[in-house]
Amino acid sequence: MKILVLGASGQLGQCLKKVAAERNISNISFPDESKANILDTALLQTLFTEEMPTHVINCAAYTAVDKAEDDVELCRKINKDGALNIAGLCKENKATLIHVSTDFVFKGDKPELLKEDDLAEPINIYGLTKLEGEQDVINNLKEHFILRTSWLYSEYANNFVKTMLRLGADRDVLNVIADQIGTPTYAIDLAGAILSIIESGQKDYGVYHYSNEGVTSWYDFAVGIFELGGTKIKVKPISTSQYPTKAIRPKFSVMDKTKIKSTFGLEIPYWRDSLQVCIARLKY
Ligand SMILES: NC(=O)C1=CN([C@@H]2O[C@H](COP(=O)(O)OP(=O)(O)OC[C@H]3O[C@@H](n4cnc5c(N)ncnc54)[C@H](OP(=O)(O)O)[C@@H]3O)[C@@H](O)[C@H]2O)C=CC1
Ligand SMILES: Cc1cn([C@H]2C[C@H](O)[C@@H](COP(=O)(O)OP(=O)(O)O[C@H]3O[C@@H](C)C(=O)[C@@H](O)[C@H]3O)O2)c(=O)[nH]c1=O
Repeated sequence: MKILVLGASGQLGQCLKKVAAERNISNISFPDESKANILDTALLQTLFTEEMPTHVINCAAYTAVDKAEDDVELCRKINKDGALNIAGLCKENKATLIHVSTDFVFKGDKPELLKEDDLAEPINIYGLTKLEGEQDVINNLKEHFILRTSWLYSEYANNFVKTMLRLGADRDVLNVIADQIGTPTYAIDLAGAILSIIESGQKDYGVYHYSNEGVTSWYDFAVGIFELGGTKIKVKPISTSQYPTKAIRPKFSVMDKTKIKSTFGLEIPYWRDSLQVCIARLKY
């Protein structure tokens, strides 16, 4: 087994590096973008020839949700064309692809748990291009695991937890949207699940949902961040209409994780327990 991680410098890439080291997994490589630009197929082919991966984890993506609305071409290149390039190379080189996607492929207009086969109807450019990338992977490579996740955070890169702690440090009051419901995911937990899926050797290819357990709003998530972080601040619950953004976001995007748990025997931590772990690591 040889694992190649693409998008290694991003949040999930860095979490994979940490978890792989903790588990003593050494047959894994983390090339930076200069050696692994997913838009450069010649460069990627050289990398595949050098590394001869049996498994490729694609963490590379365009993730700036609001910016994507004005930057459609680049966002689509990275999230769709990049995924297609990787799927093609995996096919040629007989590698299995673990491709990471998002709850934002869903419209999220119903308060119902989202299953893998539910209709995906994205309501923003980021979600649309991620769905296009999923479809290109499915149509071009049988040996794929597509893992949709939501609200990723960790001690690495930019994310909601770090933004809240930064803003909370010099404000008395913070307004946070309370009518968008979902589930946060500690990217360290997701990295562990990805490596467990690879190590399981299971070949039940397809789409899977993975987030932490439980349900919350961005408001309650923020309150939890400040409680666990020991920050004294007033968090005010506001509605989506009181916080205008370029991109529309789903109102309800809680995913059903029955399939991934039963297929791979995974135990998934509750979101607040994982948040506590992350905040403790951020402090020390
Ligand atoms: N963050 C979140 O809340 C969520 C993320 N996801 C998905 O999870 C995955 C991982 O996300 P996350 O780690 O948080 O995202 P990050 O934005 O932290 O990481 C993405 C990485 O991809 C890199 N990248 C961009 N373009 C290319 C390219 N052409 N070639 C190689 N690398 C490139 C970025 O580099 P640079 O920074 O230099 O542009 C960045 O390092 C993505 O597929 C994302 O869609 C799903 C749900 C929630
Ligand atoms: C900073 C801030 C955000 N918000 C709201 C805006 C938004 O609805 C929500 C989260 O904002 P962010 O911009 O941090 O997160 P956002 O970019 O919407 O997060 C999404 O990223 C992509 C990549 C995904 O795939 C999704 O699963 C999801 O994690 O919080 C507030 O209400 N108050 C604030 O002070």
